[in-house]
Amino acid sequence: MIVMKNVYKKYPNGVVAANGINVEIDPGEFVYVVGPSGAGKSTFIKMMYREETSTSGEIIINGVNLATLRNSRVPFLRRQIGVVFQDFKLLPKLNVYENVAFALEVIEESPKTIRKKVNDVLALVGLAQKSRMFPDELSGGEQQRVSIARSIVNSPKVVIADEPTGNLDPDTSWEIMRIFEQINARGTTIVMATHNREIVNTMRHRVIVVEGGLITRDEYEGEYSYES
Ligand SMILES: Nc1ncnc2c1ncn2[C@@H]1O[C@H](COP(=O)(O)OP(=O)(O)OP(=O)(O)O)[C@@H](O)[C@H]1O
Repeated sequence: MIVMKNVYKKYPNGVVAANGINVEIDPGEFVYVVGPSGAGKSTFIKMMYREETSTSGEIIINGVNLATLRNSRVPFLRRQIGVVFQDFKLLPKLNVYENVAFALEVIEESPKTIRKKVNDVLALVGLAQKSRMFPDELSGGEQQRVSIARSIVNSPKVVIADEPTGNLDPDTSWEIMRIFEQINARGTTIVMATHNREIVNTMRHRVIVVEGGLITRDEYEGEYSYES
């Protein structure tokens, strides 16, 4: 469960990117976050994984209040939340297997558990055959699959994605979306900021529209549209 109550965010330069956001997202939901450029979509989702802190208001993720969460506890929060970025953010010197295993090695899982979990998620994203390849040997779509595998290897309850298809061609974008649908079908909550109108209007889910730091519309099976 994700809860935001009266969330306000002012950046040090004076820009107000969240101006009183109230929202509840239930376990297992699939939510698109749409809106014009600069509307505050990235800020909205960055606050969910504490990449940015709110200036005021309450953000509660799976019972943890991010406002009072000490910095030293942030790594524990990140284990419960998978994050997928537009630009993949893979470690270039590690191969596919190692990029995914890294998330488990830092929490000192046993080598046997790591092998099993990494091989399972690589199979899920269709990369079992490419586990020894390096990021620069992969297509953009394959790199995004690695980053999705990495985001779910800890079995998080929530996966947050910031424009995950932003750097991909249309066919590859659909493939990536099908993987997100599969992950959601297993019960994982997905919160995804996107500019992809066709995807939002075809793979129907809840649509939250952010404009000027506010939620201006929130509809189940919603359409991609906003005022400005
Ligand atoms: N680190 C920052 N410091 C200062 N201002 C910022 C920072 N990050 C974002 N902003 C500002 O906050 C507002 C919202 O930005 P945000 O990135 O959340 O928008 P967005 O809806 O994700 O945009 P886009 O669709 O272009 O990615 C913008 O005016 C932006 O310039």
